[in-house]
Amino acid sequence: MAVAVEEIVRRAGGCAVIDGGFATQLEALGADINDPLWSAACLITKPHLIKEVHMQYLEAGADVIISSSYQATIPGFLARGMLLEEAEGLLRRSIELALEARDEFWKSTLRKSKPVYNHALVAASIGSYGAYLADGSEYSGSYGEDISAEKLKDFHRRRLQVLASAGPDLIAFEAIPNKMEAQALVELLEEENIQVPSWICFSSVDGKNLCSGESFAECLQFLNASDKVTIVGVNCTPPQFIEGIIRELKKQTKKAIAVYPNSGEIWDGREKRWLPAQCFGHKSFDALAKRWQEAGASLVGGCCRTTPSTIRAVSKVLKGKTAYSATQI
Ligand code: MET
Ligand SMILES: [Zn+2]
Repeated sequence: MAVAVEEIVRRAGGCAVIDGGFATQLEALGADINDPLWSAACLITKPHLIKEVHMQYLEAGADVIISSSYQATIPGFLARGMLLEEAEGLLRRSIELALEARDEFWKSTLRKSKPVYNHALVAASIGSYGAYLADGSEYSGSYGEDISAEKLKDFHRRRLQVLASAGPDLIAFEAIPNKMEAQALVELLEEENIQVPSWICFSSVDGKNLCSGESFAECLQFLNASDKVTIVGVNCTPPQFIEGIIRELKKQTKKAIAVYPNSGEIWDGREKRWLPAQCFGHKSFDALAKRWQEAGASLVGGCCRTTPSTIRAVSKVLKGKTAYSATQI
């Protein structure tokens, strides 16, 4: 594990807390994210809300916050009539907003007599090619016949360079739906010699395989071969699948494992609304989080439809007494 990650996991008492749904909370604060850029539209229109969401997750106990760049892409911004410099400036801004929130929050906790938080890490979010296409392939992993690993690398290259040079502690590749993209990302990290440690998280709709139907074992072969990938895991996947996936990942890798599932609700794209969670059982999200830690996850948080109150409960259950008496870094 990279030193900063190892340190935050240790200081959190063995399992660090990742934040919750970023876009979800942005929407709760009144932002309109019904946009091809999704939550990243706020980088243009409402950057103060982005910072506010980061603050709320820090306050809830997140040890790692994820930037607003998930669906921020250079072609996406260019399609809005922006210049290349402006597009790259907004990518950098997404990292700066998270760093500013982290630093301001940290200063404010130091002023209190009993510091109760850890100095959080900032992860630069990078969504999949499918998230950019916004055509459903984000959750099917089907990019069509014409796509190749080289094309995927070219899509990701410049954004990765710009985000990595903006000063994040980590790069977070989120909800990667297929093997070709995982392989392209690992190759790109090596080719560009990215020095910021990365995590690559997959998404799954059946709890057994990636969204594409390919196995975790196939993907882990590439990931294990690269020292640039520090953490592997799964996000934006229903909570009831997570324990089984952790056990599978444990068999396939020695890397640290991150899990941050969605709430289990299902997005109905046609009706544009969330449907209730299926077979969630009697367990609450935080009770499940404890089991994920016991199954071997080193970082646990939430994705879509989870909120600061989810993260507050997770932080409490995972860090127990240490949550509110953690030592300073
Ligand atoms: C579709 S997964 C989205 C992940 C992103 N970090 C968010 O919470 O907005
Ligand atoms: Zn999500």
